[in-house]
Amino acid sequence: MALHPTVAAVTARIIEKSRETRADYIRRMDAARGSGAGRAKLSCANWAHAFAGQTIADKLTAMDGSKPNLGIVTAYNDMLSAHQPFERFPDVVRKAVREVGATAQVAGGTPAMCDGVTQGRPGMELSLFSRDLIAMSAGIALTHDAFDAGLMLGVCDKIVPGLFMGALAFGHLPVVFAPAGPMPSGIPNAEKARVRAEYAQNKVDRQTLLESEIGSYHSPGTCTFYGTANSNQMMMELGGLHMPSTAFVHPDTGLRDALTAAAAKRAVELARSGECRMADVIDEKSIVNMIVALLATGGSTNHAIHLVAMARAAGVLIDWTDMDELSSVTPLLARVYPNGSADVNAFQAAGGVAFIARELAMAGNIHTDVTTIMGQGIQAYFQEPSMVDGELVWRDGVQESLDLDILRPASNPFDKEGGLRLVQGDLGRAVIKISAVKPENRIVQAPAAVFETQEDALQAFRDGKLFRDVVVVLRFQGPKANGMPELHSLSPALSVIQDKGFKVAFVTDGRMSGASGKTPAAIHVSPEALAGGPLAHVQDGDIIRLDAEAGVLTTVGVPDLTARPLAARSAANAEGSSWGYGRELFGAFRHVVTTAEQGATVCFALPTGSRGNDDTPPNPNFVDRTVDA
Ligand SMILES: O=C(O)[C@H](O)[C@@H](O)[C@H](O)[C@H](O)COP(=O)(O)O
Ligand code: SF4
Repeated sequence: MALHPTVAAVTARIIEKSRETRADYIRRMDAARGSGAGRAKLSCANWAHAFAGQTIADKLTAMDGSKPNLGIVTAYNDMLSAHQPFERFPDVVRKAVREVGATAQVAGGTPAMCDGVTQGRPGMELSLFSRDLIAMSAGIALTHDAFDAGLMLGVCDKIVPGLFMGALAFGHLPVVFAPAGPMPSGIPNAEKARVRAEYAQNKVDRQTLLESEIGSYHSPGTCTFYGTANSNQMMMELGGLHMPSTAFVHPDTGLRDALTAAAAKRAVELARSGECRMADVIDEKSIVNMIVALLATGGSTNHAIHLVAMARAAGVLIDWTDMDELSSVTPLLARVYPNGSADVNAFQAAGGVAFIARELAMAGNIHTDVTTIMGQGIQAYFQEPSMVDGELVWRDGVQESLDLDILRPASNPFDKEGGLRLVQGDLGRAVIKISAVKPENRIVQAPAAVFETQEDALQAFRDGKLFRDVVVVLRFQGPKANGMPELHSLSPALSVIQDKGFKVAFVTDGRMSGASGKTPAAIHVSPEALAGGPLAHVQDGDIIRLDAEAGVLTTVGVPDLTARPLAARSAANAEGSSWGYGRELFGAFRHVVTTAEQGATVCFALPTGSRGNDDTPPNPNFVDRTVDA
């Protein structure tokens, strides 16, 4: 099937607007590769330090100088169920590469925040910034420059985007991503959400809620809803950085270990052959394929931010208009919670990644002429792994969905359009995920109830003040204000208001979780309120219209919104967002960070090569006490 003309046109536009930044990136990667293998540049002292901690056998292998050394960057910790399995991955990798005459070292570790642990807590204000810190940490690991390839161990929300960004700074190397896989299914996600909604109305006690939560999140592996973590997996697959269909294989299984070993050996093969670098795998076409994979599966809204920063790391410039136009022609092929009732285990059983890859390729929705770690073309990702007599074997994935309630062919999608939309108007530009919102709930026009904190909004809910048609506006939640936290703790309250039959929508310059769902939410509103964005002019009672079908986010009957004075953030909120829970460590991030639509990043906040004399005047409304302290 020929490539869809809109996919071709959007790709061409991205190539054109990225021409300078992409050429600059490739020039730098060519220079890095041209300067020779990292280890060849190490002095004897550097080299001795690099390998002093290795076994004698590995030291002897490494001394040969021609045998590849694999740098593992790991985001292991015990806080994320999804990352706990990584504790033992380095041993699996070392054993695998020794079998092919190579060596592997843990080049370094990165932070990893579990958004489920910090959801609704002050620590969530460090979550988005942790992505760039992870990128920097991956850079610190790989800058030891003793490696011929990279192997990145990460799964969750900001971690894969950060590892992706950090690895691209070493895009002259081959890089492979290796996931840990989802935990086995627990109680249905819809049951979890039901108990939460009942708890929000004081209908069940805390013990009941706790038992429900533990029934949902119960063992090592990624949470099984289709949130940001599992959206990451889908994108690493169709971005060509995974072994095919490795994303949703459970941890602690023979197949998982075999795939981890295969990923490590593939990285060594690529180091030996010079067949492709990460800079060759990640280009405009693969970024478009990642966007389409996200849209076709109802993936996380967080990637409307992360993908911009991830693409920028490869010199590729994208924005929400590109995503919106791709969404308008991307068929919705999967219904996985919060976009349906199934979880990722059921998704994979119904045909999973290989089915999605094949359907999108055959329908012309993705580029097939791409470079992946498996070679030229996307067809390798139509295959699935299995173990036969203890050996890893590959076979074609299913050609028909095994459950049409979960997975559909492109010829009969759940929706002719993808899950994400751009909405805009006099309130700015924002993103909304409609795949989890019933059509009858996608247009809301109602009076605004304006808040600065989740706590104030939840208190108004508990006081019964929101049981009416209402647009809940939560502002001063943008990246410069407080790090742009996820505000998913409001989801149960919003769903209760909707379930009572009221028209309800949520509008914020903050974020929601990839697991957020059924109430319409226009999020990431740019420019943010603290930067003087329109949300700072909104007053209680203003009529706001959110029309996800028409792509509209606007006030109604407010003659000149910006003529009003800018509402200032309360001193308590400003103070609270600057100190405590480590927030005082991130004042510079809040000061420099770009807008949500620019990827909310500090990594590319200044022009490449600038001398750091950022001449962008600080925001007149922005008073960060940590900077002055
Ligand atoms: O973007 C995401 O996917 C979320 O950040 C997710 O990683 C987070 O942990 C959710 O908050 C978990 O969902 P619950 O909070 O509903 O358990
Ligand atoms: S999916 Fe979210 S809650 Fe689950 S382990 Fe990852 S970050 Fe934590």
